[in-house]
Amino acid sequence: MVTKPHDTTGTSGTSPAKQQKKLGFFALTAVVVGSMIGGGAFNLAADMAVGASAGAVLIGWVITGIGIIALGLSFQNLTMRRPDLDGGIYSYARAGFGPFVGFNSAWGYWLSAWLGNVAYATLLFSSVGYFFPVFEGGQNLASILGASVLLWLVHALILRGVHEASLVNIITTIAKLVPIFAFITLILFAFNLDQFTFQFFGEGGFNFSSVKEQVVSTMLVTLWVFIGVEGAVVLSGRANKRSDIGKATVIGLIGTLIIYVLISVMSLGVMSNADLATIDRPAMAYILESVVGQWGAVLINIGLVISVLGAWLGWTLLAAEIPYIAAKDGVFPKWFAKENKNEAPVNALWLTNGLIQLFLFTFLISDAAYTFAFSLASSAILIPYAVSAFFQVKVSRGEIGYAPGEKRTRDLMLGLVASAYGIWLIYAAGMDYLLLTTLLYAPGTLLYVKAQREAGIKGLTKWEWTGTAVLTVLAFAALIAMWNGNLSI
Ligand SMILES: NC(=[NH2+])NCCC[C@H](N)C(=O)O
Repeated sequence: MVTKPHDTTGTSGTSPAKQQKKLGFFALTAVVVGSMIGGGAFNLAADMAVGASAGAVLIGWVITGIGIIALGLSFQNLTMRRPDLDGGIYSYARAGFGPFVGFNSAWGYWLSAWLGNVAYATLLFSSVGYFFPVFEGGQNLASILGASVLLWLVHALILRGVHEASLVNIITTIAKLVPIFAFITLILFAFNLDQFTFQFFGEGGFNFSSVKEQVVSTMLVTLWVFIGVEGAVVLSGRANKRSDIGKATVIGLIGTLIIYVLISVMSLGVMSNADLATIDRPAMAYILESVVGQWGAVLINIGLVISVLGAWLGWTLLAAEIPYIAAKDGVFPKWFAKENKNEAPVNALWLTNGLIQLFLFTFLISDAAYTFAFSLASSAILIPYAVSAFFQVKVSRGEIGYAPGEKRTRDLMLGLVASAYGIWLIYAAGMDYLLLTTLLYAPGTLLYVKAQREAGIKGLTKWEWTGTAVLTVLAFAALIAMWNGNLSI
């Protein structure tokens, strides 16, 4: 995960001294891959096996592959066609669909960023628990304490002005890729085709509705491991040759996809679906341990710890950055734009980390804290992703960014495929997670009203009222469902 240092002028990286080092093709591809792989890869095999057989896992990857590549290329196209919109993902939403959608896009992206760190916390401590058994499982009281200490350490670091993670990024990219490649290579030798094809479409053989359900169950998982794709694309702008930008993005995306497919598919060739679904976390460590012995688990767990620490720092920087930049743009209330003397976005950071702290306590009441937190992070990002895809469609049909007569078919297709993927994901996320996320989206509207007031705009438009009303009703429905025990975490 890599972030660009925030800049107080609101324009991005203008002075040459501030410009980051230009990268060659290989380094660029590594950066693209590295910014998507964080922690999800390490438990991917188990998370997919919980609800899906080998055949469904493969179908899930085909859908995800097509969707994510279309989305990634859409982001890339938008960066190139609309360099004027440099506030990141929410500025697309705002330019395309107005301030309310823009606000919710920023809000959802921010929600996802910090919810993802809640997932990281439990994943991290399940690995630490391999070495120090007090943390075993990663979601007991000791893990909450450990994660809290880490949380506020990172907080202090950022308040003191740490905002560049480039050295950290190089170290963590190596630390995560080495064990992952080792894993893939080593289990290749243990791969058993009969094991893999056994009950390929589940117990009852092929049955459309069961396979569809299985595929649906993998969608929040495969989305989770690809979160970061928007940042990866931005980074490919650091290419020293222009022609490398597109190439590195495509190769980076396909490379990441192949890595993920191999992790999940190969695992199903060394262990039964049922065993994988119930294996301890992080699955990759225990799968490798079953193949090569204890050192396998040691290697993977060390890799995970380094990788997740780096990703945690990167995503904390980003999570605080989003409301900060949005506030500078007048989309969030001004409160979020406050900086301390080290130019750290102090208010945004306190709120973000405060919420993470609060959510760490869900470890105690949820029996699948990791699944819960990453599914919520995936659901929360659906709005910003889907809206960006819609914007790609809009841009490819509009005036700005294209020379007269320039062909747009490719861009339009990308936008349509990415939009279809976005809509499919909203369906696949399922009612439970969508209701839970409205619970988090609804309070945001109060901040929207405040930001509008500060900008001198009183009252909401008809559409804004409708949006607010829908969110509020759904949030209440979620509360009632929780109260009745129909919705649990
Ligand atoms: N803290 C976050 N919001 N992380 C989101 C990124 C998840 C990343 N794709 C991973 O697999 O780990």
